[in-house]
Amino acid sequence: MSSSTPSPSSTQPARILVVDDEPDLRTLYELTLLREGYRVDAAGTLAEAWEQLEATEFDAVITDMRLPDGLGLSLLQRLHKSQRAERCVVITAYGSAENAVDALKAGAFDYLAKPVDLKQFRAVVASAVQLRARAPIALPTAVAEPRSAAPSAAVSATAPAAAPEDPWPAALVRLVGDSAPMRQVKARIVKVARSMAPVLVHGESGTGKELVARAVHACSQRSEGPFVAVNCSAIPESLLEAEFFGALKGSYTGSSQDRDGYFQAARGGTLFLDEIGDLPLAMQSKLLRAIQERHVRPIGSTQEDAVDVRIVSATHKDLQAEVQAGRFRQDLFYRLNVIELVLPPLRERREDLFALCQALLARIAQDSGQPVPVLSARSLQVLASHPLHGNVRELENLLHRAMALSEGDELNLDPLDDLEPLASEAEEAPVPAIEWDAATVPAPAPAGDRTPTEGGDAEPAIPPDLQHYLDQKEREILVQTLRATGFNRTAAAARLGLSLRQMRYRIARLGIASPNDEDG
Ligand SMILES: Nc1ncnc2c1ncn2[C@@H]1O[C@H](COP(=O)(O)OP(=O)(O)OP(=O)(O)O)[C@@H](O)[C@H]1O
Repeated sequence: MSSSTPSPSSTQPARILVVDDEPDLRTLYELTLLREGYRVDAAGTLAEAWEQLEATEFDAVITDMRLPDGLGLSLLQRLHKSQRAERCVVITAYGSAENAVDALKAGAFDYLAKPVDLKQFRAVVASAVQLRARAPIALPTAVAEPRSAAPSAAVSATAPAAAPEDPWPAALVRLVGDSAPMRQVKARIVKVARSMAPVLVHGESGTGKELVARAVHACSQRSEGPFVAVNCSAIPESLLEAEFFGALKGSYTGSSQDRDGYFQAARGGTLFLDEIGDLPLAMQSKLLRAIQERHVRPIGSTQEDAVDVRIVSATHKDLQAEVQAGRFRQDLFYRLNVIELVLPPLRERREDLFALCQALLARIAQDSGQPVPVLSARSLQVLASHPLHGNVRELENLLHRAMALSEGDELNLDPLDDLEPLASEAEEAPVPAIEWDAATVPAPAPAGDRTPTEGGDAEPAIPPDLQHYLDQKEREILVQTLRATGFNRTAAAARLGLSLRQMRYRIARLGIASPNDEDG
């Protein structure tokens, strides 16, 4: 496969520099690559390697970590500093997690642990070279990732409308939002998509973590491979191993045929592990082993399958605190969190609200075959002053329901029925007012128009709108149960005879946000 991979600069085969001080290993790598049809050069020290790099542009550099005159890492740093385009693969000592993670953090495309599996070696080199051969995704010049992590000044809601042509690569267009925090997120996605380093997406529920993971995949050279999304919290513990690693026929009760696991299904692509913080400890150890050894063994099999996946995981939990509390393995956290991508809650990027409403309404209208409604200025103001603890998902649910209930072309959100936040939440998280362009959005309804929903009138014997009435009732019961269980969704689901998945679905559908958002 790689023999036909041309160098980016010519139609000749790709050119690779191998750096290793052990002559036997160097020869083994050289022969393996020559057999694949690459042009290969070799060096035994950092100094020799640099001399060759100064004279020639390579497609990839494969370097041992320990060299007589320094660490492979310093070669990587030097390449990076000189803005060289070579992809670098680092070979680390057996079991040296620190080296592997350090190399990925320093910008290595990938790493290989000793003893090097030649099949894996060929696959990693092929993908480094392929990536080099593809035109890199360019960032719009105005949105290069800032160097410091300091929060940028908020963009006013009255800022000029987005440019007519979307400056972002197509893979990022679905991620709506042009606020400063979202631009940083997008720039980071483009950057991290270039390597194989594991990414951990952190953000509150409903902020769009899965969309971000999909964008990382779509911007990467694995975009033509599968994207396999797994919700770790939705799989019963007894099935986790079979689901992740596969199982042979008859290896457990009810397994009537061989089946692939997620790792096999995601081969050549990206494995997205959502709610990684909910993975039980026993499974965390097995996942760590799979990542470290890059092999998985299906249940009932004596053979191991090579793992060729990029792992992107996501959590709304503070995994560092989970580690401290002994609920998450430190070593797994270290492995998954090589690159962290933080997705800010919607309340920190309220200037995206209007664009989000437009995109979500267009999507809902398309799905339901309805014309796209116009969101009234008052409704927008109502949304802007709502906490939206459930983030974009809550916004989506609110718009969904408003569309189902609305008549005519204009969509009106009623602050009393649709948007009254839970009293406790409102107290805990007062919402800063957002400044909307007075020309676009009229003033909100006077406060006197609002009346509390609680302690109110007797319910009508026959509700005028059954769905609305049932939603309200369901919401009340869920909130009551959640409060009774300290907002522990697992316990609340059990009290109501629901699975955790059903509970999550209902919470999301009804836009209920909990103050601590923990599963206990
Ligand atoms: N920036 C965005 N642009 C457009 N749609 C978005 C955006 N962010 C989120 N959404 C939409 O909001 C919904 C929730 O997003 P997603 O499932 O990615 O969130 P999440 O953070 O993974 O949630 P959870 O933590 O509950 O798994 C989806 O329908 C998604 O398409």
